[in-house]
Amino acid sequence: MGVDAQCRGLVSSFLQAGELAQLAPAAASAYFLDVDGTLLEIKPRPQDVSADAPLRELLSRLAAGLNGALALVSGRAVDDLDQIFAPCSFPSAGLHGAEIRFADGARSRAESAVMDAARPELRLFAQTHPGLMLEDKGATLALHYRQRPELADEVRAALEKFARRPGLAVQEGKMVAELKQAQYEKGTAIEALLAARPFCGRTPVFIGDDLTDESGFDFVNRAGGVTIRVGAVGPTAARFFLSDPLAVRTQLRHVAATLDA
Ligand SMILES: O=P(O)(O)OC[C@H]1O[C@H](O[C@H]2O[C@H](CO)[C@@H](O)[C@H](O)[C@H]2O)[C@H](O)[C@@H](O)[C@@H]1O
Repeated sequence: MGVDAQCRGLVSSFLQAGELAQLAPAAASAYFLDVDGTLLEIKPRPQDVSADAPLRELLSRLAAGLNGALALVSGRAVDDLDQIFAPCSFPSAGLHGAEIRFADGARSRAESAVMDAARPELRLFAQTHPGLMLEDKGATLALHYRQRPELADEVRAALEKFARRPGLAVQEGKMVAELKQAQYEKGTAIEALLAARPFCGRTPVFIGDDLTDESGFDFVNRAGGVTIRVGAVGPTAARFFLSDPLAVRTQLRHVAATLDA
């Protein structure tokens, strides 16, 4: 059995060439796009990532064709997304939903003070385990172990200690684990963006690649939208798969091409 058939067996299937443009036409859709692993290939370190000019141009063109209904939905902070996509700036949900910048520029932000108790200990933990990297994003604290994969369990244990406190949780990702406030998820962030202009009244599409994206898939499925998981075939709430960020870009180019027609 081919990979495609196996996927169909799991309910999800690979999107065919140009299929996204048919499933989610620009005139009626709102596009929500995860960043790392979806729009951009995974790199050794978070700071190695930047959006190339063709991608920025594609997203800008799409955003215009969608009447502005295109948002980034990321685990990164919104300010970080702005740097990665500069000079472009899109409506964005950052920190797994803990902060949102709406299309009109209004912002909601989570308190960073909630991480104050954990910050010094996790900083020391990273300093005393060479190769680990603490990414302090203010309202969340991420410990990256890509250079020391054998420390995954220790990293999780260090975070779990703080996640026992009410309202906190550990978010797992690709060679990273992160302390965050449990109430914030990508699904609730997409819901908030979709309720506001220019997204409201449109059918949502969400493309993501990681565990943090599953709440987004759940919400978008409930809203009758299109959900796509990028990368390895496996258990997911998404209805479709794409192989990698290049395949995502190819699908988005097809959507952009329909804007010329
Ligand atoms: O929700 P996303 O936009 O996918 O962001 C998830 C995390 O992405 C970044 O970390 C990941 O990408 C890095 C660069 O490719 C990679 O080095 C790291 O191992 C990955 O976990 C970012 O640093 C995190 O803050 C995001 O939560």
